[in-house]
Amino acid sequence: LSGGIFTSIPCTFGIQECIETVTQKHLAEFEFGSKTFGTSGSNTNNDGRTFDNEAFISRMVKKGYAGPSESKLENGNVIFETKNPILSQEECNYFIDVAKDTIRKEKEADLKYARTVEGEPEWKRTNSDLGEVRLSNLPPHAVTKLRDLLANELYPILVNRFNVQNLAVYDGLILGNIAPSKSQPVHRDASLLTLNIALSSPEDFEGGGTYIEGLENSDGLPLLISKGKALCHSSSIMHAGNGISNGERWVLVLFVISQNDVQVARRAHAECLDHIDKCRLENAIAAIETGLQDSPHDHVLHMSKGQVASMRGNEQESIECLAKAAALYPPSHRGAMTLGKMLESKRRPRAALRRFESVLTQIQDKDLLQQAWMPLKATAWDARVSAGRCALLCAEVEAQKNPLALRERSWSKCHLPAAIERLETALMFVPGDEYIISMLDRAKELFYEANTFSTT
Ligand SMILES: O=C(O)CCC(=O)C(=O)O
Ligand SMILES: [Fe+2]
Repeated sequence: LSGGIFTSIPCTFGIQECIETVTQKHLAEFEFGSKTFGTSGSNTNNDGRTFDNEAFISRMVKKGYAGPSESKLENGNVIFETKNPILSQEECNYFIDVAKDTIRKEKEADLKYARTVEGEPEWKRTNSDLGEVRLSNLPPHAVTKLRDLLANELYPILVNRFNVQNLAVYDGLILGNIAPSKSQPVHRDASLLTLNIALSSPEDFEGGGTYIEGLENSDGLPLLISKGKALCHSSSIMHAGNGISNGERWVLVLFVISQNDVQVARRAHAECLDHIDKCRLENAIAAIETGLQDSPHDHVLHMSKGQVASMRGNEQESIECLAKAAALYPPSHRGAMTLGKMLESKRRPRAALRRFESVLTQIQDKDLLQQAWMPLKATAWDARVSAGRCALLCAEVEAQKNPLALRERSWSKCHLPAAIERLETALMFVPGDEYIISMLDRAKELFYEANTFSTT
């Protein structure tokens, strides 16, 4: 027997343990969900209605970009929008009113609770503080209405579009944004499929909509759908609710799982994050390996693997994991940006510059559109400044090597114009910023030197 077998035992054990844990969680969620919201199996819709492609607008992300659930679904990379409203105006208003009422009651209950405990109450953010209510906390009449809606309309749509069976909502939210509200971070939902029904009309607010990362043939702007219509998609497509600057925006979001799919990769990732939080790095690695067995190309797992490697001081491994994550999923710039900063801190400005440039190539100046998604603007700004700074560092090194310009400063001549342009663009967003202005001045100086004193 080789030692390798012995050393692999603890990890294998960790993987089995992790699979057992996530399977238990899945069973519990499905049981709760089917009891509360029914299943697609209990469909009462017998009117023989069929759905055809004409009933939906389809948009998509590139194949392979829709996360671990993509391979378990038909049309896993497609985002469907119903052409007709699923809910009438009255039904939308009914759900908004029920949500407002439940939020108000939850707030009152929190306050009563805070008064009954001794000393300072511990500050804890509940759903009602956030302007959202969990569907399982709605009053019985609203849950019954949701059950009927699911049985008659929503489960059949999902079964038809994604060809998956034994579905159950395990929970969801009615989410209220009152201006001004911030955008959500780009995320995956924990479910297999997500339904997002607009309860407000786009006229009720400014901004808003659902941002889908990496949407094909799009201008990069969030999707705005009219009151009562629904979006449905694989929950592992990266997305986010966009903040609003005026008015009120309410959405009904339903998280749907299937009895047939434990979703090992995404559940193992949740376990991993929990282990990282508690500094149990060995367990975090076992959870990542569990996830990667199920979904070897999941960029989110590779990002976390890089994070754990970095926490354990394995910088080279961390860089490799981040590079892999960035290559697997270019629409998210997190991997490439983190990698760029890591390379810069290791005094490798040229390698770092290539990473920042790859981000800017992806973004294609879409951040400069006025309505652009704010986090994209922020990333692009960071990438321009970082790219400018790295180019400047490289030019300084070249200038030190050739102080008297005995040889041509060809790198500076070639790359400084782009750096200057990037810094000037970044400066437009923060006029007068001294840090950027000083970098710009120096870049211009070096470019002038490179052209003036050069021997050719
Ligand atoms: O606000 C939206 O449209 C998206 C909400 C969402 O993604 C969520 O709550 O998980
Ligand atoms: Fe979401």
